[in-house]
Amino acid sequence: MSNRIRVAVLGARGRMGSEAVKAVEAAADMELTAALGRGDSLDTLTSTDTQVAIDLTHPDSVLKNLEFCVGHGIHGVVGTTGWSGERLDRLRDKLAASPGTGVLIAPNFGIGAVLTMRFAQQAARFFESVEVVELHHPHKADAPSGTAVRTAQLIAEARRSAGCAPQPDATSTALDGARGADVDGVPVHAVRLRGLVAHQEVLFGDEGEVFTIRHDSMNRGSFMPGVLLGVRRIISAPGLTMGLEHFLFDDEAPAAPAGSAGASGAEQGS
Ligand SMILES: NC(=O)C1=CN([C@@H]2O[C@H](COP(=O)(O)OP(=O)(O)OC[C@H]3O[C@@H](n4cnc5c(N)ncnc54)[C@H](OP(=O)(O)O)[C@@H]3O)[C@@H](O)[C@H]2O)C=CC1
Ligand SMILES: O=C(O)C1=N[C@H](C(=O)O)C[C@H](O)C1
Repeated sequence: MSNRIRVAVLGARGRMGSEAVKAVEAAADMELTAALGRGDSLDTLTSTDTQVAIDLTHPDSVLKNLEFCVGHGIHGVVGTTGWSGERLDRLRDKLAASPGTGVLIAPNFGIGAVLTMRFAQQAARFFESVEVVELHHPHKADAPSGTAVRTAQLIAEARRSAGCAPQPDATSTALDGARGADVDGVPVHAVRLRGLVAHQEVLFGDEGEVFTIRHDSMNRGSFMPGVLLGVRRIISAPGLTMGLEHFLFDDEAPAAPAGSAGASGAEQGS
């Protein structure tokens, strides 16, 4: 009996899913059990005894996929973005009924992107102004990107904790969209351009200086080490984990308080 992790990919024929199929097939400690596309039956996951499903589909598909997985005790490693609070709550409810099952939702599996979010969080309280610009290929369904939304949320949380004043902005008249999306008081701008893959800049400003953090994903293979890390860790991480950093920075990840299972298992990250 092989002790390899039995892994399926949902969205297997997509830009990310096809990369994930290759990565799982190349991993010595994993066995690809299923490569499913739109319309394929999720029952294949149970008939192949899948342990972990990687979801790289679409905002309109991911919750139904996960409700099936969690309902059958199949762990999820989710890259699909476009999440809302209401949909996260539905996922938490499903996890409540399956206490041994883990789901990781990572808006970005790129190590550099995770570090960008961490560095932005650390820098946030030192600057009067901050805005986020994300830049992607023109096939992307959601805007702003999940990474940019999470980056802005982490920045806003850090600024709140530090007691920072609202950002200066004298705008009194603007065309719709001119100041970007407002994510907890942080403007987020989305560029869609042929020739791009996935890129983000965080711009901090104060008197006499601008501090910019930039990350560029040049191809989708760059996300795969993070995807495989998620697969290897999720089996021993019950409940909902938000963000790959909880598996990357073990020394800093909040311990799962005993018996603090939220719905089902401790939830890490907001
Ligand atoms: N976390 C991360 O690091 C990253 C996350 N992403 C996210 O991953 C998602 C996919 O991105 P990308 O690969 O570019 O998108 P693509 O459109 O290239 O791929 C999505 C694939 O999923 C398929 N699909 C849709 N619904 C289902 C379903 N219910 N079951 C199975 N397959 C389904 C689509 O089929 P069809 O072609 O028929 O529509 C398509 O083949 C997006 O949400 C994106 O934001 C992307 C890059 C990195
Ligand atoms: O759609 C993409 O391509 C990407 N989506 C993710 C997001 O929405 O943050 C991650 C990365 O930016 C690529």
